[in-house]
Amino acid sequence: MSTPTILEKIYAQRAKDVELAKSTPGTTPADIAALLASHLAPPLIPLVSRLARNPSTDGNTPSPSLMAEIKRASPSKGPIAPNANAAAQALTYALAGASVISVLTEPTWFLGSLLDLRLVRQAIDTLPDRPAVLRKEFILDEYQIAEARLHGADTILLIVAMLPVERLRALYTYSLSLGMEPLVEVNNATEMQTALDLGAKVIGVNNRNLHDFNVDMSTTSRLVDMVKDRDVILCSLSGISTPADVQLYQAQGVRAVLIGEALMRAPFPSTFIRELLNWPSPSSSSSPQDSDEHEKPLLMISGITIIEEAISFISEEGVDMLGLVFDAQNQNEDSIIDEPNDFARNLAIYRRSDPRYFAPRTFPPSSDPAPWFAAQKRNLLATAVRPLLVGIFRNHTLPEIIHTTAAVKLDLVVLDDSVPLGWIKHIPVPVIRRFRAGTDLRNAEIALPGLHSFVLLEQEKGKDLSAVVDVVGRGEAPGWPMPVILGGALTEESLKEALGTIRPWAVEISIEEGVEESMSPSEMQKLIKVVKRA
Ligand SMILES: O=P(O)(O)OC[C@@H](O)[C@@H](O)c1c[nH]c2ccccc12
Repeated sequence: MSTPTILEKIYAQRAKDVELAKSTPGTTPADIAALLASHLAPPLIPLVSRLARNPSTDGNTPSPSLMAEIKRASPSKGPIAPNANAAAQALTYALAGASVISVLTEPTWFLGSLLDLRLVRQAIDTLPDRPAVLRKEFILDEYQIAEARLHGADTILLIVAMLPVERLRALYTYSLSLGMEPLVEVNNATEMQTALDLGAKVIGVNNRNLHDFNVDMSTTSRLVDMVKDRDVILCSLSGISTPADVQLYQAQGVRAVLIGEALMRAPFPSTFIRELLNWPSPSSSSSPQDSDEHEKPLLMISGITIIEEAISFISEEGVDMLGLVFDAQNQNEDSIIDEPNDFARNLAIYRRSDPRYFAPRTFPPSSDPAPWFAAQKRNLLATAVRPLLVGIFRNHTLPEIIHTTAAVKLDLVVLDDSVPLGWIKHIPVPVIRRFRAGTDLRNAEIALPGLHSFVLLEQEKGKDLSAVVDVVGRGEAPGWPMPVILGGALTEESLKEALGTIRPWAVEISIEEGVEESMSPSEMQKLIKVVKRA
C-alpha cells in the first residue's frame, strides 16, 4: 500500500473527529437537529448575490470579489499566524470590503475551531452588509454541514478530490436543503466537469494540489474556458499574493479570489487588500479619518417639558435635535406627556409646511463598509428631518415608552444606562443610551454593537474630559473611533477642547431648570455659539 497523501491523512483524522462529536452527549446528530429546529442558527445570507458585490462594483471597472481567509497554520507552511485573533481579523477583512470570510475550522493542521467560526460570525454580525461566512473544512458528513449552519456559517466547502461522486452529490443537496449554496473546489478538468454536472453555482479552482501541495497558478487559467457562458461564479484559490496575480485572473473572467496566507502575514491587511484588488479608498462620507474633519456637530437642545416651548423650538433655525422630557413622576398641565395628541397634531402641521422635510438629500447614504455605530451615525446624518424629536424618558415602563413614541412621533429615544438592555429591541425607533462620564466607564457596555444606536456621554461638573477621551479612543473597531454625543456639564472652555479632541457628532445642551447641570441662559447662548462656529 502506498503512503497516504496529506489529504488522505486529514480525511482519516476528520472521520474520527466526526464520529467522536456525534457520539458525545450534547452534540449528537439529534441534538444538532433539535437546536436547528429551535431557531438557534443565526440567519443566513445568500452566497451568490453577496459574492456579486464588492467595493468596486459600483464603478465602471469592477474587480474580483475577495474571499478572505482566517488561517493560523497549514500542513504545507506550518505556523503562519498562530496567535491570530479570528474575530478581530475577520472584522478587519469585512471593513476592508471582503465579500466572504473563510474560516478554517480544522484543529490539527490548521489550528482552527468551531469557536473561531462562531466568533467570526458574531464579530461581523452587526455590519450593514456583512460578508458571508464560509466554513473551510474537510467535509465528509452531513453532520459537519448541520454544525456549520448552527455555528453561523452561510456556506461550506466541498472538495471534489476528497469525495466519491455519490457522497459529493448527497452533501451538496443537503447543504442546499439548509439554504447554503456550497463552494465546490476543483483542481483539474475532470473535477471541474464533476462540479458542473452537480449544478454548482460557485466553483473554486484550487491552484494547490491537496495531495502533493504543489502550487501552480495556471491551474485556474487552464479551466476558465469550461465555465464560459455558464451561470457559475468562478473563483481562484491559493497562492495569490500580488496585484498582478489578481489582474491576470480578472482578465480571464475570474469573479472572486480566495486568499489566506498573504492576508494573515500582511502588517496592514486593509491597505494590502485595497492595493491587491485595486479598490478605491473609502468615500469621505464614511472614512473615519477624513469625514469628521469638516463635519459640524449637530446641536441638540434638551430639557423641554411643555408643549409651547417645544413648538417654538421646532420652528427655530439651527436646532438639529430637540430633547423632550417625559417624566412619569413630575407632570404639569401643559406637559407633553399629558397632551401627546395636541403636540403630535401641531407637529404634523408643522412638518407638512416645512420645506426642509422635502429637501433632496445632499448626498446619498453611502454603502461603504462601516461598523455599527459609524453606520448608525452616517444614516442619521443622511436624513433631512430636522429637528429630530428625541424623547427622554424618566421612570416609565416599556409599554409607556412605546406608546408615547408612537403618539408623539418621536424620531429617537434616550434611555438611561440603568434601563434593561432587553428593552432596546422593543422600542420602534433608534435608541440613544446615556452614560455618566464621571463614573467608571470601562466596564459599561458603551461600544457593544447591535442594540443602542447612539451613545450620549454626560460630563459631570468639575470632571475633566479624560473618561470621554478614553471611550472615543478605544473606538468601536480598529481604526474607527467611537462616535458620541457629548452632553452634561460643559463650559465654553471644555466644549472647545472637546470639539478638537473628542469630535462629538452632536452636542447636547440642556435648558432644563432645577437639575444639577442647569445653566444660565447667557451661558447656554455661549455654548450654542461654540457649536455653531465649529
Ligand atoms: O493561503 P493561500 O495560499 O492564500 O490559500 C488559501 C486557500 O486557498 C487554502 O487555504 C485552501 C484551499 N482549499 C483548501 C481546502 C482545505 C484547507 C485549505 C484550503
